[in-house]
Amino acid sequence: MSKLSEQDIEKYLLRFPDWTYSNNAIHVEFEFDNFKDCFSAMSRIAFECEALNHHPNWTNIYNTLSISLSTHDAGGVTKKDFKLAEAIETIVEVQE
Ligand SMILES: C[C@H](O)[C@H](O)[C@H]1CNC2=NC(N)=NC(=O)C2=N1
Repeated sequence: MSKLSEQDIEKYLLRFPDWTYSNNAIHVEFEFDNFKDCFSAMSRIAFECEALNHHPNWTNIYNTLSISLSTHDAGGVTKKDFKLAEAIETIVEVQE
């Protein structure tokens, strides 16, 4: 899958207001009520990643989850990243 142009990325990002683009990846940070809710979301996201065979770089500190998505093989952002971003948004929206 080929890397999207910055122009295409900006266009996609209009549908993802919480996400930003920098350093060849898209990024988001979520804050939950507590660690349990955060880790529960991470578990749900993990199943989706396996289903899509696409995986995030992420960091969890207590109730915050920071996620960066890029396609390593392409060296940048592809449609796969936006597909996973969409799944993540659905999971987090349902849970919040
Ligand atoms: C073999 C397998 O398809 C690859 O290693 C996949 C797995 N998950 C991946 N995840 C991400 N984010 N980028 C990749 O290039 C990637 N490649």
